[in-house]
Amino acid sequence: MSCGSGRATVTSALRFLHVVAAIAALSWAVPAGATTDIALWHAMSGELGRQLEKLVSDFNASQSDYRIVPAYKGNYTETVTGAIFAFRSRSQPAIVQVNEVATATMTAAKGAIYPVFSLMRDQGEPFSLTDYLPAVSGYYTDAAGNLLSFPFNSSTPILYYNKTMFRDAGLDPEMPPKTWPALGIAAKRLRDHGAVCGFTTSWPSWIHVENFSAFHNLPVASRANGFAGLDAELTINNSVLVRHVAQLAEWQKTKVFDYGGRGQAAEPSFQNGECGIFIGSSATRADIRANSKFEIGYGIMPYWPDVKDAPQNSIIGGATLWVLRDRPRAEYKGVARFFAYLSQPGVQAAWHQNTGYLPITRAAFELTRSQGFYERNPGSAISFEEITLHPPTENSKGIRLGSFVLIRGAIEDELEQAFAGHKSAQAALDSAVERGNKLLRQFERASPDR
Ligand SMILES: O=P(O)(O)OC[C@H](O)CO
Repeated sequence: MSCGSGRATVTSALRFLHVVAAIAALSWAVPAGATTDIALWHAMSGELGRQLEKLVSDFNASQSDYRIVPAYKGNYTETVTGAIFAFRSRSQPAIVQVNEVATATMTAAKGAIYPVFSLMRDQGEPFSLTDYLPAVSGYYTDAAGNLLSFPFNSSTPILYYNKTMFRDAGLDPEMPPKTWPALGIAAKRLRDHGAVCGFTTSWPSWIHVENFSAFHNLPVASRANGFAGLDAELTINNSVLVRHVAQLAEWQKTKVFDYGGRGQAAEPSFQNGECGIFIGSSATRADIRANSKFEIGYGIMPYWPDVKDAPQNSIIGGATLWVLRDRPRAEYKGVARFFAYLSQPGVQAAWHQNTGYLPITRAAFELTRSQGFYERNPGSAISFEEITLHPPTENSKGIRLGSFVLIRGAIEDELEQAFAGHKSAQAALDSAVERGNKLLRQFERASPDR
């Protein structure tokens, strides 16, 4: 699945939020004893979609006042774009799942969003931000430390490998490559033994630029990756990243690395045994386990060992649940109840275990450990270990850049130019910086808070 389509519409569509949200909220009357339906628009397909349906149906069965009605609306970009345009016809859902990359843009749409900290307070539902892992909650709080969206599904990239292909190529199936040089050697060996490709990855910018930078303690942008101000500028044309992209482009020539497209498009080539190594979201675990017919190995994201501070810590991805305004008042109580339900350690732990998304509360991690899940499922704690590897620095806390959906698109355009051999890595990243900075300045000029 590619997140390319609809990207260009996100920013213009968000302008409608400011306008439409100014219209006063309606408060439809709900007959006593009736069940209130609450729409949840999401982007979870495949095994993740099935797990989400189960979670929702468990909540619906746990009480009779509210019924969450999930609807799959396409990939992340299509889902948020659809919700924004639904404002035009006043048919927006109460809850929409938005991936991490659109956080700054959603945050800027102030009148259209109902911040989670206000919702939980207004509705009198229990909620404690300190229960959540700082690496998760820190990504979604405002400058005052208030939580804006509910951190439903947080992931981080990990390495997967095909133990059967490793054995066949004479590689140790219990030794995942830990560094980029080691991964290059293993992937070449796989190719020499007949693999269609050595390794591939999903989410090109998230993995090779955003997480790569955090893991090497390098900034993606000035101003603390954008957290400290809207005047941030991209810094991704540094020598470490240029060398990395140049190496990927070199490996691409012999399919030691094989570029597999944007979003999750590359996943099938690992699941069907074409590529022996895959770097992708920890939440790909559910689909890989469901669809692969080989023994799966897991490892941490590779790093360049000559870079000081590497490995630092990875950053989260995935998505959060945003609450949209102008729905009937009765729905918001149900949304708050649903979020309180999702925060329960048992519910959190089951979601983490069934999907590969991170245990977003300390209690869910401890419960999962005490249940022996990590011992029974080797590799399942890697995502947690990566994001907590070291205390986050300014470079590894996360990214808060306006129009980042579009910026990520520009970065991926340029990576594709480099992988196709049309541009040098330096020229591609210089161009990504130039294009990204233009988008940042446009966002800064359009922001009411600047
Ligand atoms: O596939 P997910 O849900 O882990 O998301 C990965 C990226 O963070 C999306 O921006």
